[in-house]
Amino acid sequence: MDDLIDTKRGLQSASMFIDPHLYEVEMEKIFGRCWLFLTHESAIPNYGDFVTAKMGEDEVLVVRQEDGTVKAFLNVCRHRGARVCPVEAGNRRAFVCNYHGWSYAADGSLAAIPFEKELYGGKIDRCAHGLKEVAKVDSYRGFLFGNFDPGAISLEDYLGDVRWYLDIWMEASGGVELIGPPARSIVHCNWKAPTENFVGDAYHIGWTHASSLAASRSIFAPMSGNQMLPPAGAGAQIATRFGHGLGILYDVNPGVHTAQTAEKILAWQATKKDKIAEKYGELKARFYGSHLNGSLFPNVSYLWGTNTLKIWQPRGPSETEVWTWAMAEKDMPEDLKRDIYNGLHGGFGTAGYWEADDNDNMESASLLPTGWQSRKLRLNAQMGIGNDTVMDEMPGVIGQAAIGETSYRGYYRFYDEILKLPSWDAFDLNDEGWKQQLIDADR
Ligand SMILES: CCSc1ccccc1
Ligand code: FES
Ligand SMILES: [Fe+3]
Repeated sequence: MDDLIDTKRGLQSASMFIDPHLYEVEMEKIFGRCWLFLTHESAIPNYGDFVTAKMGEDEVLVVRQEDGTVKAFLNVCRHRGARVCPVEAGNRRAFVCNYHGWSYAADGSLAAIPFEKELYGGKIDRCAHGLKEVAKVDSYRGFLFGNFDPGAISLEDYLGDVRWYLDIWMEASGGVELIGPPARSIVHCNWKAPTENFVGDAYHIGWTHASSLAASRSIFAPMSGNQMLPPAGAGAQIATRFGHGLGILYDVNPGVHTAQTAEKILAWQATKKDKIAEKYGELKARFYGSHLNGSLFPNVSYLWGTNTLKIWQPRGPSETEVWTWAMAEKDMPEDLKRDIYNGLHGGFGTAGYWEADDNDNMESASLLPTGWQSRKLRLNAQMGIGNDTVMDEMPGVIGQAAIGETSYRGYYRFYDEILKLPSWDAFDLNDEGWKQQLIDADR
C-alpha cells in the first residue's frame, strides 16, 4: 500500500478506485474503525422508532430506546443469519425474524424462541444470542453516528476542527432537519470518487455542469463553460485532521438553486444574518450565507446552500449506493422547505440533472483504472500545493482560493494514515504534525 498515496506530492494511485484487496482493507480499517453517519435524531423521536442504515456493507437497525438513548444493531438474526427487519423505518417494540420466528426486543435482547423448551430443551443461552450491538453510537448536533470499534476515539475528537464549520449550519443557522426518507440510487463507481468530489471540487462546476448552470440560471451561471474563474478572494478550501474537508464559495449560498428559489432563500437568510453575527460572529454569519461543499471522512457529504446531505454507501469496489436527503433550516416556512426539497431532488436526486452530470465523471474515473496500464497512473491533486497555510480566524489547513485541492490532499492524507494505523490505541491525538505534512507538501 506504500505507493497508494503520496501526501508529499499530492498524488494518489488510480488503482485505489478498483483494487478489490484494498477494498477489503478499507472495510476492515476504515468502516470497521471510523465514525459512520447513521441518521438524524429527528427521524426516530419516540421509543421503538427505528430506521435501517448502512455501516460499510453492514446493514444496521438504529432504534430509539425506552430511556431515550439510541442503540444500533446488526440487522442479522443470530439463528441462521436472515435479515431481522425487512423495512426501512417504523416503530416496533420487538423485531420478529421472518425465517423461523426468533424475536428480539427493542434493546436487541433475544426475547422469544418458538418451541424453545420442546426443541432446545432449555439448552440455548438466550443472553448470548441477542442482536450484535454496534459498539458506540453518539450524536453531534442531532446527527447520529456509529462506530464498530469499542477502542475508537470519541465522536467529538474524531470530528475535531471540522466542528467549527459544521456548527455554521448545524448550530448557527438555528439547526437543520433532513427531509426524508432518503432517495436511494446506484452509481457504478468507487465510494471515494464522489466523496472526493464533494470534499473539494469547485473546479468541475463550470466545466462538468455547464449546461446545468445555464439551464438553472443559477448564481453560478457565469462560471458555465469555464467562461470565468471566481474572482480572487471568492472562497477557500479547508483540510482538517481526520480527513474531513470542505470548500467555501463566499456569499453565494443558494448558488445551485434556480434564480426564483435562490431569491426566496436569500430573502429568508437576510432576516437571520444579523442575529447570527451577534451570537456567533461576523465570519460565521458570512459563511452561513456562503455555499459550502464538504465531506466527512469516510463517506458522508453535504452541500450547504444546495441543501443536501448524501452518504456514499460502498457496495464492492466499483458500485456505490447513494442515499440523498434534502436539508432545510428547521425554522423555515413549509413552502420554502418544499421548494428546497423539489429543487434538490430535481437537481441532485436520483434522476437529478446535476447528479447525472456528476455520475458520468464518477463512473469513468472509477472504471477506467480497471485497465492494467491505466491503474498504474497517478491521480493529480496538486492544485495550490505549497500555498496551504493556517489562519487564526478559522481552524484547519487553509487553501486561500475558491478553486483548489487542499481538501483533497487532507482527505487522502488521513486515508493513508488510517489504513496504516495499527489501532486507535496507537493514535496520538495531540500530534499536530499532520498540518506540517500538508503545508510542506510540494510538487
Ligand atoms: C455543483 C454543485 S456545488 C459543488 C461544489 C463543489 C463540490 C461539489 C458540488
Ligand atoms: S479533467 Fe479532471 S478528470 Fe479529466
Ligand atoms: Fe458536481
